[in-house]
Amino acid sequence: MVYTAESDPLCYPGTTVLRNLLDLEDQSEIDEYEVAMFVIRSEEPWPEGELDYAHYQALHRHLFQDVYAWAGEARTVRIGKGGNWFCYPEYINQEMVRIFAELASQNYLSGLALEVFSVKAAHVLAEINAVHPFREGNGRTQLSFLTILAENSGLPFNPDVLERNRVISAMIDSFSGNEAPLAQLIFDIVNANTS
Ligand SMILES: Nc1ncnc2c1ncn2[C@@H]1O[C@H](COP(=O)(O)OP(=O)(O)OP(=O)(O)O)[C@@H](O)[C@H]1O
Repeated sequence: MVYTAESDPLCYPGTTVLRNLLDLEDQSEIDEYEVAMFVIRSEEPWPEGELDYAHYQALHRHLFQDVYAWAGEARTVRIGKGGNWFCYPEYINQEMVRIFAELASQNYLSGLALEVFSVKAAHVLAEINAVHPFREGNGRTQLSFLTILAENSGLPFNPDVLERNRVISAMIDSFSGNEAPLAQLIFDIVNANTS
């Protein structure tokens, strides 16, 4: 997605195209390559981890290792989307450590009723989205991590529910403090009866 970034050293000069390992300077070419590699890496086994920030970074690194030299590393520039500005880079590490400590203190949301899991997982995703630790690839890492959380809790994951506009709209609502649509979305994903 195109970001409203202030002068960004990660882009080719005079463009909003992120520097990439193939040196593709055409946005549509890099988009195509990024999607293709994401699909391939998604289908491979993912890095093992402790469901902590290091694990989350390893997941991003795995998914985007072919595209960006900084895959898995937190961004150093301020970014936003649609007028919503995400966490200042200097606070990313402490915020992510805090979010994952909270997750650990809740036993990674395992053993909960579906409704409760959905509400709590929505809060985790909303917080991670508000931090937006990476320069690109946050949405896909969030949803990948949600599959890990669901699997860890022994819940099914129905990807057919992931309709793009619904996901974005729920994330935007969550940014403004309304996490109910995101909780409903997650409930529909993990509820095996949802077709
Ligand atoms: N205006 C907004 N305010 C808050 N969050 C937003 C806004 N617009 C989009 N988002 C969320 O930002 C995330 C996308 O971030 P990013 O572009 O870094 O990830 P991506 O994986 O490259 O893209 P995408 O998820 O769009 O495929 C998604 O979770 C999306 O719902």
